[in-house]
Amino acid sequence: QLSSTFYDTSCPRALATIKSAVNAAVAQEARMGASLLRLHFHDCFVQGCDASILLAGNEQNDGPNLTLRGFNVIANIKAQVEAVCKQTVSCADILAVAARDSVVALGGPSWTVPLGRRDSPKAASTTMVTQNLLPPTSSLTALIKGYGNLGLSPTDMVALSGAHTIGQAHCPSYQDHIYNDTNINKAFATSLKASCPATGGANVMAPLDTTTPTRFDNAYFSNLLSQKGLLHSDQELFNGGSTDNIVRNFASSPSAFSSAFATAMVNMGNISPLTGTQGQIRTTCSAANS
Ligand code: HEM
Ligand SMILES: [Ca+2]
Ligand SMILES: [Ca+2]
Repeated sequence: QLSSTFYDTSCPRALATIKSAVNAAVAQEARMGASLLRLHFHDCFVQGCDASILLAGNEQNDGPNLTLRGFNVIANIKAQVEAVCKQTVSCADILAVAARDSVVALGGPSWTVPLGRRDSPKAASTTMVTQNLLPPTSSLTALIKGYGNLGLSPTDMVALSGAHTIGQAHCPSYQDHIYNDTNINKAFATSLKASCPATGGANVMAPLDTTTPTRFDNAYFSNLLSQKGLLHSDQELFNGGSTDNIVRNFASSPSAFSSAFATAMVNMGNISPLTGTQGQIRTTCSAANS
């Protein structure tokens, strides 16, 4: 019911405006591409792709969302889009397009983004956030179930996890994995322990993809084959379970990963959108219209 031509007559400059702003932000800081991609994920998994994550306070203060960044970039894009078409393009659609443009800017695949999502006037509860955004300590079973609850297949789950080919994680997110798990490359664990202590380390960061942290490629999957996943939940995808063969396939075939990732991003972007007369088109992404 979403349509890739949704703004073709109502705001023909929308997509080009978003793309140039994303390109500028990523040129200034490559990691911003990762941060924008993660924003769309954290939006869609909680109450659907409705820009609920952008409402100031609310979901932003819940545990899994505390390290989100890029809100200022989205606000800037929205201001530019409002300047060309007043109250026409939703914040939820801006997130979906900015995620795609970020992946492309870092060398990843492109895809056509279905559009026409509208913005929620309300954020989700803390309970909803913690139920839908699983922690990095999650097991493969929990990951498959969590994605399945949102209509995403195990293949979608593994492909989407490939987003961890870019960006950074804080030490508390991978501490347990490097100190307590045994399914980790020993030299890799040792080198991470040099900066991430066994407790604390709140300000320490490491790249999710130790090989090419600012390149959207399939190196994440090759890393898993050599037990160099940074998060426990990453290494769960290749740990003798049902998704091992999907990881092997994505590690050996960049094109298999690219097409599965594009498909999975469209599937994720289709989670419970508001359409038609539901919701609203916010004028400012951080606040519901009064
Ligand atoms: C349920 C599976 C997932 C778990 C458990 C998970 C967990 C995490 C954690 C713990 C971090 C680091 C947070 C921090 O320490 O600051 C992170 C970062 C990131 N995640 Fe995920 N994630 C998952 C799925 C996804 C998906 C589906 C995407 C996108 C499609 C994604 C994209 C990212 C990106 C790009 C970053 C880096 C952000 C930055 O550098 O600003 N993740 N994830
Ligand atoms: Ca949402
Ligand atoms: Ca990479």
